[in-house]
Amino acid sequence: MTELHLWLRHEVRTTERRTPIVPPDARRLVDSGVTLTVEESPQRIFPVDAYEAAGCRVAPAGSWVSAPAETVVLGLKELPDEPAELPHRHIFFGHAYKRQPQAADLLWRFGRGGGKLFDLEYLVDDDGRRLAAFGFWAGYLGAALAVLRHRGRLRTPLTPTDKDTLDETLRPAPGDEEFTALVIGALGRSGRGARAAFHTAGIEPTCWDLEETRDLDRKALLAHDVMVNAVLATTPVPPFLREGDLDEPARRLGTLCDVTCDVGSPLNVLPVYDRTTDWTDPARRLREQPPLDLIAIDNLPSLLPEESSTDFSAALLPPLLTFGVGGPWGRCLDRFRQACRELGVVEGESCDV
Ligand SMILES: NC(=O)c1ccc[n+]([C@@H]2O[C@H](COP(=O)([O-])OP(=O)(O)OC[C@H]3O[C@@H](n4cnc5c(N)ncnc54)[C@H](O)[C@@H]3O)[C@@H](O)[C@H]2O)c1
Repeated sequence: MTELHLWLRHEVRTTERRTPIVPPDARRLVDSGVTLTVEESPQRIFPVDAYEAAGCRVAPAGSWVSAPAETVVLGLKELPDEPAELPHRHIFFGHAYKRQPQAADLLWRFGRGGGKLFDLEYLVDDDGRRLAAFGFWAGYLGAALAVLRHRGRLRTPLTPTDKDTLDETLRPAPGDEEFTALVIGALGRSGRGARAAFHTAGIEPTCWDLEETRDLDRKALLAHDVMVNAVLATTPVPPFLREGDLDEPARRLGTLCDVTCDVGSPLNVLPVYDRTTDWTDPARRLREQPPLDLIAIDNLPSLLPEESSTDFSAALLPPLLTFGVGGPWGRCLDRFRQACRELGVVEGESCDV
């Protein structure tokens, strides 16, 4: 039995319908002795009643700020801008270890409050493999949106759906022109998802991973009609595309989907745009002649909230059941401390695990 008190928070982003823990897995946590408080959340794909029926406590949206000090706050995406000091332990995707624009602000909030970030992106097994990730569904949606845009069938604003409905729209229709597609990072989770979506759409993409980009052939890249970037960059590499490449007269590339969305980071392999796109305006025109559209949405899996949450929750449950010192959580904490040191963030009162 564990004395862990987890607090599943409401996501502030109104389009975020995913959850890291689905009700059946919430029940398994409760049955294992975890106290699980779940905030009310109007947009979460599973109603709060389903959590209550699984034995969870219910609390108002945003009430984690006054949760008991020993509580571990669980979420997915960004915290609200307030409070300025974060005294709790938090589990979520902080996007703060690659010198992203908001990184220092977030880490200083932890530094001032004495709290800790267990960043889900860095929750890895002994071999460094991610334990819980949304990559497959990010890639699936990235490729799906790129196909729909390329075929002139992308309906906006985007709204969450389910896989069967999405697949209906993806299948080729009579009169659809054939086109070529490239997936970079094809061997990873997102890459596999992208390939699966292309397959549903009747397209067999060219697949590149580390081997094929070592000596990058930009001409070959630009000769594809559609490209999906799904790499996980960990060290800087030469950009796959630079501004000047977009003006290459022989460019066929007309739809570019950046699943990676490292915009603003020194690790960005596509420094040809300066801000992400969103569900209201998913595609932005980068060039007119010939047209080149960019899709760079950083919460793609939320468009299939039930499927992506269910897979993620199944993967997160085992490590949550052993939350504590050492193992994957210890590595997460080490990575947090390293990031704080790199940015000169001084830890305040500590709240040690
Ligand atoms: N847009 C979204 O909503 C969303 C959601 C989830 C994940 N992501 C992002 O998608 C990216 C991929 O995530 P993942 O889970 O698929 O990672 P992953 O580790 O499973 O796969 C990444 C792949 O990229 C390859 N790669 C790395 N550097 C490369 C290079 N220079 N050239 C070619 N291939 C290279 C790796 O070999 C690997 O096969 C990450 O940056 C992640 O943050 C975005």
